[in-house]
Amino acid sequence: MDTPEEPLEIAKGVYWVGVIDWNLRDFHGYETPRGGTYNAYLIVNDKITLIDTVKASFADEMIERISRIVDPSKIDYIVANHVEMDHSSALPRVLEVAPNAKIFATERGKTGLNEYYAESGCSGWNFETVKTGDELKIGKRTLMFIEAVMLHWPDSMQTYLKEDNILFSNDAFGQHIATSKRFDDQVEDVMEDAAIYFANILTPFSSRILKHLETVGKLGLQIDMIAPSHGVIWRNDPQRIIDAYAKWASGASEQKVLVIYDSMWGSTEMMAKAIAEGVRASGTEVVLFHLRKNDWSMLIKELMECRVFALGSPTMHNGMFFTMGGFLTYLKGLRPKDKKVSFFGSYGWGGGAIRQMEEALKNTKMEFVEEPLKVKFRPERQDLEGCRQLGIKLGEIARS
Ligand SMILES: Cc1cc2nc3c(=O)[nH]c(=O)nc-3n(C[C@H](O)[C@H](O)[C@H](O)COP(=O)(O)O)c2cc1C
Repeated sequence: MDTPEEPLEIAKGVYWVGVIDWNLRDFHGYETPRGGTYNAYLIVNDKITLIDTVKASFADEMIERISRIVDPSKIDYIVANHVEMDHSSALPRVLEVAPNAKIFATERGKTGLNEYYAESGCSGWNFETVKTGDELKIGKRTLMFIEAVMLHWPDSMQTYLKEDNILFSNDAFGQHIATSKRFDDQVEDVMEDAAIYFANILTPFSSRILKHLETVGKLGLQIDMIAPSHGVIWRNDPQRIIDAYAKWASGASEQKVLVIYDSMWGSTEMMAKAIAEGVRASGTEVVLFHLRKNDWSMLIKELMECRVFALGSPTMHNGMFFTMGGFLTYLKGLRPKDKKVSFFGSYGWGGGAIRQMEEALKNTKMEFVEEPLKVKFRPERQDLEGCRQLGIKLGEIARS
């Protein structure tokens, strides 16, 4: 089999045995232009321990990688930090190879795995459930489990290797990048990818993240390395990604306005550009995003970083344009805090887009600012001046 990546020893007796998904471009709707990885780790001690697995389609590649270190049938323990299939769907295959392996998961993890893998004989798997603070001796080394409820699923857990100060953080602190490099200090722009990951996966759980960081702090763990289940491992001052999480979870910080829109025949786009010109004239940075011409995962990251944005949609069939509908559904689910939003759009007769956009965000914590701007068909000079004035106000709000 073609397995170009050797297992990599990240600390003495601790190996990365994950897989690289070079062709991943869509991760449950999250656009991944740089691909991704599913990281699994093998600890060779008296008890051979596998931390997480990979996506089912890569199971044999992971097993082959493990076989370069130990006989995979000798795996004693599997830590299942998370039920989601990118980390668990290789489990049935691993258990075919190592049928006596014992699985450690949270109570919810065990339930979730049973629900997913009932047809793979999960009821016969040997489980031990664990909770925060529980320890497992695997020889001279010790694992400690830390529940990470809703980071980002109810079952989520992290595992700390005490003697080596490594936190196997599962999805938290991850990034979607396919690279043959395994460490943060070897990859440029890793913080940018980590921010996109946070914005799209973890934003709704920001308060929990702050609490979790507090719990980890109280446990007094020395963390020399953070080994997430996606992307590169943080070994160069891991505190910087912990601090970045604390910052991102605390809310927006940039004085910038985003103008997010779609347009069929260009009228809403003319309005968007005039608003952007107003923001610029006010001395505030502005970025324009056409919904069909931009990667939404990156756009969401931009949106999380700033407090003010304008949403523009033409009316189509009495409502908002369908990309705006999808975008607002996604945005609403992310429950961003501390946002101010204004609406605009062109219509032909009865209108409806603005009403629907307002309706979509009505019961959220997003605050509506300034009167919505509606223009019938193509905007005229005075309409564009109105847009420009709106932009100036939004720019001022962003800096206030
Ligand atoms: C397929 C289609 C459906 C439309 N449906 C409506 C509608 O139900 N109500 C309305 O007021 N205008 C409707 N319009 C008119 C547009 O809202 C109008 O042309 C507007 O200026 C388009 O803005 P845009 O140039 O930004 O795409 C429709 C236009 C198209 C092409």
